[in-house]
Amino acid sequence: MKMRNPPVNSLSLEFLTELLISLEKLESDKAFHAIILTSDCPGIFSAGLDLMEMCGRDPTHYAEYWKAVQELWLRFYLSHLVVISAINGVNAAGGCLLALSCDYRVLADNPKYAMGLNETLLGIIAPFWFKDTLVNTVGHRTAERALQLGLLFPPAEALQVGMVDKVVPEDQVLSAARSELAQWLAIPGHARQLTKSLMRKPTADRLLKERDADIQNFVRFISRDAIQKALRVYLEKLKQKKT
Ligand SMILES: CCCCC/C=C\C/C=C\C/C=C/C(=O)SCCNC(=O)CCNC(=O)[C@H](O)C(C)(C)COP(=O)(O)OP(=O)(O)OC[C@H]1O[C@@H](n2cnc3c(N)ncnc32)[C@H](O)[C@@H]1OP(=O)(O)O
Repeated sequence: MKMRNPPVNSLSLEFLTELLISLEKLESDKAFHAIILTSDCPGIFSAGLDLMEMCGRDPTHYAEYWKAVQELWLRFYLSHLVVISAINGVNAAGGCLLALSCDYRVLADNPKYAMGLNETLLGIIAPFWFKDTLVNTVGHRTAERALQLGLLFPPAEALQVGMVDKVVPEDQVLSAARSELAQWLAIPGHARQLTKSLMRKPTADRLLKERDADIQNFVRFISRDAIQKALRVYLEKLKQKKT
């Protein structure tokens, strides 16, 4: 699955919906057993959630958007397919969440390709299920420091803290993902799928039990004047980079 939403693969409502439909199609086709998730945007895996969806819109839109973000995470996190990410670019916040929801992560060895949950740098907070997904991957202490400081880890550090499983030269990222896949596909499917569910269901259940409350919290939080201002300032900084 090659993500293509130029220029930065931001996860707009339309793009989230496309990803969700693609994933559902692959999951319902018995011929498919695995997905390699990668990017078609040079140097960028994903810039994360689309800030334009969270800025200057009305509460109904925020609620619809957040429901789609929840849906995509639940679908990826609990997918019965083997999902491996071949991370071929910088990967922030919501994009990093997608990669963390995969079963295995290969990252291209380029110092520009940092990844992490950098929400605090925007003046916002990683929701509890983003946090839980990170904790499940790197452990509590590393996650706490990474989340508070909004750290984006370059490849060597991402590997060292366990945020990715392998770092390879940039031209080998897809072949390394394919080689890894062979090992996962050699395991009897039902046993691997049930084990994945055993490991992940408690984390997913937390959101499933609180979905509506989580949407309401998001809408309340994102609608605050101070948060809207912080997001506008961040977007402005991104644009000013060019001048
Ligand atoms: C108590 C209850 C709590 C409930 C929870 C509440 C809130 C939490 C909510 C949400 C969690 C948020 C998750 C997120 O994912 S937020 C997004 C975080 N992403 C980032 O910080 C990355 C920002 N982007 C960059 O750093 C760079 O763009 C890049 C990815 C490194 C690429 O750099 P490059 O130089 O190649 O490109 P540009 O910077 O020039 O960007 C091109 C173009 O794209 C626009 N853009 C970039 N990122 C985004 C984005 N995430 N959304 C929308 N648009 C984006 C950028 O502004 C440029 O636009 P232009 O019009 O100038 O061409």
